[in-house]
Amino acid sequence: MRIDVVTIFPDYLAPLREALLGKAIDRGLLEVAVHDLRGWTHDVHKAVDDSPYGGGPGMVMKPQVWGDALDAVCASPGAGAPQDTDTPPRLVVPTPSGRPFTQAVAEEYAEEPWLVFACGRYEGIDQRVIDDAARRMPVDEVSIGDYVLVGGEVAVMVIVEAVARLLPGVLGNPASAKQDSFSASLSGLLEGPSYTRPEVWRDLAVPDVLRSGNHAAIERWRRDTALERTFARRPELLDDAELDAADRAVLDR
Ligand SMILES: Nc1ccccc1-c1cnco1
Repeated sequence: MRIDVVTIFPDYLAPLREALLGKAIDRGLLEVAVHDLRGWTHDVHKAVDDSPYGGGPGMVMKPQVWGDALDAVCASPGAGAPQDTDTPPRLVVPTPSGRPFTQAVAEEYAEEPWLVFACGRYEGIDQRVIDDAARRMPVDEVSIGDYVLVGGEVAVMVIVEAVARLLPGVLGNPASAKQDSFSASLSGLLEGPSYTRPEVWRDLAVPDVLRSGNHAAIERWRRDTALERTFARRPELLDDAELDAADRAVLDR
């Protein structure tokens, strides 16, 4: 997978090259290029924003600068295009007004050969940048949650980590992704509690069933605790979960 990120704070994305993702890049499983939006400014002040039409607080990012940047970065075939394909990238624009970024969206993105992320700051990017880009590539405006950040860079880090860990070969043990919260094999439920050695710590003991060696009982306990935790913390996730009679009996307890 090829990932391009356009931002006015390129150094903000430096952690993408650390740890698991850094290893994935070193192993060629992932290619990441970060571009400074100011490289496409033409004035001495390298202005990237201006006052909003209609008045109001804050600044809006200029369409000309973003237009030139995306023309260059999203050119296919072009420097960034993977395998020099003429298929355009999917443009992902983090914004508080976007559709929710979920594990299902992460799995969708993990199938894409090329993602370009546009990091908006201030009050966002002039809407015509999105509308113009949508004329030649798929564009997705996504939100990572109902809170307001200063810019899209942190959201890009979240999205890239959630997507990259799904790529074949990135996780040491691919089975671990199968048991994640929200994963299909867990019916979209939250994961239950986890434990490791010692058996007793500060007079708190590991549940006996986890040391029983009875795998059927352990699987049932994990499902039950996932159901109980989901019911307590995110009951709306139960609406879409495929529950059997045993599951419903747990919830009716
Ligand atoms: N608040 C923001 C400001 C700028 C760019 C993205 C966001 C965002 C993305 N998901 C939630 O918020």
